[in-house]
Amino acid sequence: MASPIIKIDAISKSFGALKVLDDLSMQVMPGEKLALIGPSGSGKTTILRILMTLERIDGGHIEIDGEQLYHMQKNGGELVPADERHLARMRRKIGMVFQLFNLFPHKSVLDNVTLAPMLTQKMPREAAEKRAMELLDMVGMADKAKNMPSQLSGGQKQRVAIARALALSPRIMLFDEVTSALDPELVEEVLNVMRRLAEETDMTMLLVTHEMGFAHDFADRVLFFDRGRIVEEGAPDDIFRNPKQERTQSFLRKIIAAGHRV
Ligand SMILES: Nc1ncnc2c1ncn2[C@@H]1O[C@H](COP(=O)(O)OP(=O)(O)OP(=O)(O)O)[C@@H](O)[C@H]1O
Repeated sequence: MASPIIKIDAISKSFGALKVLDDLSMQVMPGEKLALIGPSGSGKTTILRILMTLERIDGGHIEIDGEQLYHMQKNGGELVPADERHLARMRRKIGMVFQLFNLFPHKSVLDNVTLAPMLTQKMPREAAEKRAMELLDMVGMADKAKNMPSQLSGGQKQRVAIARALALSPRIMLFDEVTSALDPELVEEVLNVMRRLAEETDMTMLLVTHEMGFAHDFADRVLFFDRGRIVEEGAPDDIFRNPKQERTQSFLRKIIAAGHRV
């Protein structure tokens, strides 16, 4: 049997006095499509940011692809993370797409996608552009390669952001509420790209979302978070149609009452 590509073991994370993740453990198998759902502030985004090394953990262990993400070492009385070179290498296994696109505003669409491979993989410009055009084609943005981000709609920016995250050929993709900043009519074009990625690639995908209908269709497994803990997990039909925990039930009731599809 395959080993997990992500192993999170008893991690904790606080911001000041606020405990955001509390003794959290979870595992993700290669190729698995996972949806992380739960109330605002339950720690979903923080998990993705920790995997991307944008936040440090206070304690616990994370293994990615069989390797420790953070070597937590004692330095005096303090735990210090691994050096930047190790983190940069680990980060290349993972692509992340953010709620607010985070495109480089002064670079063209094409340059946004070629930058990371040219800088971090020393890929020659010609090869990087060829690869970028393939990715832009896949997200339906090849005809906008010469445009600047300011000339794009939110949905188009987000599709470029997905192409950019794919440019380093990550084995794991993290999507953090990638449609929540979009006008409703632009949501579907971004979800379609993600659907295609889920169907046509064997990438491991973790999705934090408030789009419960999409999470239901997309995920192999759904994790319900509350206050920094996994309260319930299971197949989408089990979580959405037959949740066992009271907290999951009341969360879904509120979502349905607000008029959303689950
Ligand atoms: N850098 C930070 N400094 C201080 N507090 C933070 C920081 N990042 C997150 N938090 C707090 O940690 C808690 C968990 O945040 P997180 O973004 O992980 O929740 P979430 O489940 O993704 O919520 P949402 O669905 O609203 O994005 C929140 O209360 C948030 O305000």
